[in-house]
Amino acid sequence: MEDTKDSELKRCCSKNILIILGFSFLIAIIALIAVGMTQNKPLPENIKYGVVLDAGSSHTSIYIYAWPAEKENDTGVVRQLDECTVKGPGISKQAEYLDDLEMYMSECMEKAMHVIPQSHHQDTPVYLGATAGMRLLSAENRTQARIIMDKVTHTLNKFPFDLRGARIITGEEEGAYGWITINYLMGEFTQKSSWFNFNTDENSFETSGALDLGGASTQITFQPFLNDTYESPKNMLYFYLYGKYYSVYTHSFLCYGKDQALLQKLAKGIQGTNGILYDPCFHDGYERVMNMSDIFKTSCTQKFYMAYPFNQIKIIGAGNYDKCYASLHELFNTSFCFYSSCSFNGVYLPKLKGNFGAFSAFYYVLEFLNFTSSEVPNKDTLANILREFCSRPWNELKKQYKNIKENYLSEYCFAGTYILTLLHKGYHFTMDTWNRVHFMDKIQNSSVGWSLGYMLNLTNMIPAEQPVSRPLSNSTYVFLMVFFSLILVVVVILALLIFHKPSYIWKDIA
Ligand SMILES: O=c1[nH]cnc2c1ncn2[C@@H]1O[C@H](COP(=O)(O)OP(=O)(O)O)[C@@H](O)[C@H]1O
Ligand SMILES: [Ca+2]
Repeated sequence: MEDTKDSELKRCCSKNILIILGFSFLIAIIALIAVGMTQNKPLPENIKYGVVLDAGSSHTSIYIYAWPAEKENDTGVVRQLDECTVKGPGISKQAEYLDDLEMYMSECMEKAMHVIPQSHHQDTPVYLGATAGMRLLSAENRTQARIIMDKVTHTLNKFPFDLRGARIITGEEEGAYGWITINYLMGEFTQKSSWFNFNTDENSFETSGALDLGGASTQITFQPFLNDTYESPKNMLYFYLYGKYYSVYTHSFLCYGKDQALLQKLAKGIQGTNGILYDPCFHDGYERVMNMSDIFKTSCTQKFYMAYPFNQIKIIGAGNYDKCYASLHELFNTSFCFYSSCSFNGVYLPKLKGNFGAFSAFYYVLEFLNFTSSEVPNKDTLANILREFCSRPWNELKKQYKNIKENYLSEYCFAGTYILTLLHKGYHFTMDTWNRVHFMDKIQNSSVGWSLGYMLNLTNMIPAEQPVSRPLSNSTYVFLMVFFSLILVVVVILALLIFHKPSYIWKDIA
């Protein structure tokens, strides 16, 4: 009797202990989850900002970037927050309006001041890079170029940011930083080698090439086959990024941006005329009068200069794609090459390798022509689009595209044909390789261009070595904490059950 009472008391006790323990563990788990969710939130991110002004030949654009300070050496973390196009022409055309530079810059710089929190203004680096327009001016009139750059620096210093320099970048830098931007945004620099692909095949880490078309220059940059890296050392750049070596080919063709190429074409076309030029690259019914001084003031057209008895020319459109293509073909001299292969004008070009991202005017023009969304984006498709587009009368086009700037609209036939000629005759993209060119404007909301790569380099955000991997993320931490707590609870309950059960069993057996 005593024994039965005793064992019932024990059973009742162990049941209560189990209930109390189970309840306590349940509360503990809820508390852990609550603490994990509320207290273990990551510290408020320390965001850094940077501003780059791309002072192009046709206009200036301002890009505002942001990135978490603690992740700055990772790839792909810098994001473009905003951008702003400065109203007016490029800075190389501002020589007569130097006193207006502050007004010229102010709208976009004020936007940057608004987008970046005031507490960060003083430590936000600002860089200005001027490209081919200033390169040309510098070659033509060094003093004037210096005056403009000094004035630009003086103007930018009036804003509350940390101006780290305004300078004219070289064509090689422009090409290289465009290549860095594309590959950074696509995460190519940190592609891991997989266990089954543990070889030294040079194609296993393929980066994308970069094709940039501006108004005054155009750049081609890519990682060629290893054997092709020795022929022309002046075209080679060597990088050590995230623990890997890259040998990159680049060339910048000054005067082959689309605006200077048009001037070259006109300067050549005028030869032997009486001042009236019937031009197949402009639409039927289109007319434009140009000053000869505007055509010949750039050094790009000097090779076609002659004394003319007229100081203006009249361009009369004669829309015809095939004739336009033939006239542009003449701008690319492919008759001599002292290397194993050349693009044009005797410039070395290794065998094309991998995919290419084509941006800036490559994209603007082909986007307008609806080629970027074409299902069969090859050379023949583009030729057919252009054949149809160039033959359309100017009046009809103007009515259809009321919202497009007349200057751009009138030049899309020329520009599209120029792009096709440059890729085909200039860089030798064939039917087979054409589909490796991808026309792009943005990758994950960041504009593709040299400016991001320029900032990454100047802020030392691309390390030579692969950054060490980070500890657990917040969500993984919470998950693991709850998971292991649950295992612990199950183990303790099981242990209690096993620890208590034998006492009845032993008793029953006895
Ligand atoms: O919406 C557009 N449609 C057509 N062309 C455009 C548009 N926006 C910009 N462009 C052209 O893109 C080119 C940009 O050149 P940029 O000013 O960057 O010169 P750069 O890189 O040679 O210094 C210019 O030829 C400009 O006219
Ligand atoms: Ca540009």
